[in-house]
Amino acid sequence: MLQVSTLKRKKVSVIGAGFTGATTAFLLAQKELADVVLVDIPQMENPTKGKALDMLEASPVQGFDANILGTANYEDTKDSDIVVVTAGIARKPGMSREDLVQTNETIMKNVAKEIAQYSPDSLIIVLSNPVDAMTYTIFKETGFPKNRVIGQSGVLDSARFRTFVAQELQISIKDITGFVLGGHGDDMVPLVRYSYAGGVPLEKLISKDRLEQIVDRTRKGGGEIVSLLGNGSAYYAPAAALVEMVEAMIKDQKRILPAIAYLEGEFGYQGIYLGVPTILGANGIEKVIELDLTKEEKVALDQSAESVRQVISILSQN
Ligand SMILES: NC(=O)C1=CN([C@@H]2O[C@H](COP(=O)(O)OP(=O)(O)OC[C@H]3O[C@@H](n4cnc5c(N)ncnc54)[C@H](O)[C@@H]3O)[C@@H](O)[C@H]2O)C=CC1
Ligand SMILES: O=C([O-])CC(=O)C(=O)O
Repeated sequence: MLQVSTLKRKKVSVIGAGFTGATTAFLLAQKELADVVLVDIPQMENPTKGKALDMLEASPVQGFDANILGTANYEDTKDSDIVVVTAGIARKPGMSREDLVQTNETIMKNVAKEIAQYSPDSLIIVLSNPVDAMTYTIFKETGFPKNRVIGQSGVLDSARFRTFVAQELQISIKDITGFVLGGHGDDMVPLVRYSYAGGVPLEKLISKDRLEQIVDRTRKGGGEIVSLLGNGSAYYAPAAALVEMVEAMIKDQKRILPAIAYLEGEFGYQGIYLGVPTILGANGIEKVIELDLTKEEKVALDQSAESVRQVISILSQN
């Protein structure tokens, strides 16, 4: 008889099997980070099963060992190690992320209930927009500790910034680091002073004017893709960002990555979720790293925090 190891693989559930959710599921499986459960609403059960099966049928060709299950039944998510929330509507040209708040808040409440019931010990990463406020909703509705409820914005926003810098300098993306703080809106704060190419501060390599243009393009990066796609928003880079965060937690890498964290005094903010530098490991957000900011940077971060606070203030639970 064949002896099979009883060592269990990690389990990641991805809620929402649309563009971002399906792409995330496929990347997670390809990287063999976990078995993946892809969940959508009952009306989408068959397409969700179809997507999962289609991905699984790529595994012999690509040589990855990971199961991918499509379902509309939250019981299948039971005891997930990590739950990634991508459920909800996405914006179309002419809309802001805030236009999604009412619909997605209702969806978040349902999703939170299911996560709390079936995976009470899980780490949660929220993508659904407006993401700072939706992360807050999931935090309040699950009652999970703050280190276990995390939002994704900064990895994506920094990736956009780094892409534009690499294009500008015509050098490898691998040597460029960048940090974007604040809310995931057009007033986010790309921290040029903390961004480098091969260890050299960007300010020494790119003119002030060009850097300002890159910062502006980064702030509007989501909208640029929305205008080009015409019928939805970005999903390849957002999925890649989610997978980097999941990997940091599953492998307990203690990565320093920007994430949306619940702040209780850090950076001078109280009781809001905001994008800040964090250490991500097996316990989720293990630390918020406070940086020294110039007066100008702090004013910009204050403005971004105020925008997030305004969205949070219109949530039904306030
Ligand atoms: N934070 C970020 O950086 C980013 C956030 N987003 C946001 O992510 C969300 C998803 O975007 P896409 O995947 O492109 O949208 P999509 O429309 O392709 O997929 C969303 C899926 O969620 C499903 N859904 C709705 N209610 C559900 C529920 N209660 N349970 C399970 N599934 C449910 C829908 O049926 C749909 O299949 C949007 O709110 C979008 O704005 C997208 C990109 C980046
Ligand atoms: O722009 C959107 O609506 C989706 C998103 O958050 C992004 O791509 O940054």
